[in-house]
Amino acid sequence: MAEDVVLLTTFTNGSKKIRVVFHNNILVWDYERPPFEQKTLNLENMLSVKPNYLKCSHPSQDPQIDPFSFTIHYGVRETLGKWKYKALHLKHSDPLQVVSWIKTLEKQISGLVHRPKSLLIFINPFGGKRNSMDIYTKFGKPLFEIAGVDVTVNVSQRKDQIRDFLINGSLDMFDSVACVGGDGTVSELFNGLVLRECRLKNIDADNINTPLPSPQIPVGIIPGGSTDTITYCLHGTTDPTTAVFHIIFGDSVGLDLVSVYNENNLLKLFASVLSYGYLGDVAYNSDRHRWMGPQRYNYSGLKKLLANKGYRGEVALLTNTESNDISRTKCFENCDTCGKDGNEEVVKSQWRTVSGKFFMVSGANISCACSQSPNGIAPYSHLGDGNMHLVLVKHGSIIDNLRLLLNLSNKKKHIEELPFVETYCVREFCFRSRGSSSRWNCDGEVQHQTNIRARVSRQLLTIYSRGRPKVEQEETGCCGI
Ligand SMILES: Nc1ncnc2c1ncn2[C@@H]1O[C@H](COP(=O)(O)OP(=O)(O)OP(=O)(O)O)[C@@H](O)[C@H]1O
Repeated sequence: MAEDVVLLTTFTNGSKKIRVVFHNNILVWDYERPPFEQKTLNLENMLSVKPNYLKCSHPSQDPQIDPFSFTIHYGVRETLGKWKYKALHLKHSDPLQVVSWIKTLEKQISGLVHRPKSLLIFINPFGGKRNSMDIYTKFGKPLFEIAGVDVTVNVSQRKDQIRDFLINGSLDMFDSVACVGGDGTVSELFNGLVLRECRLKNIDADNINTPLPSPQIPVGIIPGGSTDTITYCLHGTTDPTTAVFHIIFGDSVGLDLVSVYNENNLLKLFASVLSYGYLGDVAYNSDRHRWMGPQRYNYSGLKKLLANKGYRGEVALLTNTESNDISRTKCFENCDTCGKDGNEEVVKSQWRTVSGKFFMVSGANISCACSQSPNGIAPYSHLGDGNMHLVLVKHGSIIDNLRLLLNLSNKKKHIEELPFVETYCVREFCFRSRGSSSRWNCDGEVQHQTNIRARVSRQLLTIYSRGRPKVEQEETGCCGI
């Protein structure tokens, strides 16, 4: 914990005089001449404090520290919850003042012990627009350098390499891991970490009756995919700079994960959505058009929408309450629902069965909001409440399907309003196909087994994020999912 100190000095910034106070871990500065604007900065939003260097007159010269000036590097949260990098340059004629400020602020920042110091970042060069490496170089590297985070980069050479590395490789040198990629890359990271923990603790991951162990290492996510739903739900934006700030700040949230089994084995864990029918077909079809980039989802989405296939099935679901009503609270930063102690809840769980012909069956672990679907498929699903929302969309006409997609892309609408959609808050569900079969879309990846069982593990992972801020969301692009 950072200790309480007081500093008060008048510095110069260019030709302006600035009075700067640091007290109660808050930095306040105001200009002595117009504009008299006052600014405040919490210690928790500071990245670092560094001395400035004098300009070298010759390339062979070592850079010399300027004893009269220093810079405070920090982040500011702007509109739409995006974080932006800022720097405050301060100058003083007395070098002792400069040293005292640098030393004191450095000490206070180093007291923020939850911040990552040694980070292993996996980069998937294949996802999204194939620019994850550029995203890291442009948005990640400079900020990590400023914040003094020691980063080791591991570029994945093939599918599942990140997962395999995490299961068997050594993480002894790192206090945190992260990835740059889309939901499929994040899924590799999450699956690898949980399976690694099973290996270390000698736990049979395939046994559905054994609780999965929780990896202690915190995880960061920098978006570099096509949809980046998980990042959007965590931070409320897919802005990579914002994601980097969330990692550097070191605050975290607990994220539920859902494990999916067939009769004998654990197939996969997912963090966002497991979807059968329409979205399963879209995932299968779009994978074959990867060359189109993110547009492949719109293309396959439209094609499968017009095909309007329905799939018969039976869903057994384990709910916490007797009624179907789901709590209509959204998951934002400092969420009360996720903060509750799961063991305190009086749980009256009961199984029930729903069968019929479905256009889509989705188990949503989070809201699955993204820039194209601002509320997502399960607007009231929480990051860490130990439940998922099971969304059953009955098979109907193409018009119904269009209404579904328009509803999903409209920030003022929620999917539960549609008469052919039912949502249940569940801890577990089991699906059996009763006719021709589709596939499952598991965090954007195709799963070919049809009959599955899915179970939530509460807050299995610790993710670097301060949570999604309550702000107006961005305008929606189009109606693709
Ligand atoms: N080096 C690699 N070569 C090929 N595929 C890879 C490699 N590294 C990871 N993958 C796989 O690439 C797939 C796509 O990656 P990712 O999900 O990150 O991008 P995306 O599908 O464009 O984004 P999103 O899932 O957000 O829509 C994932 O299945 C991942 O396992």
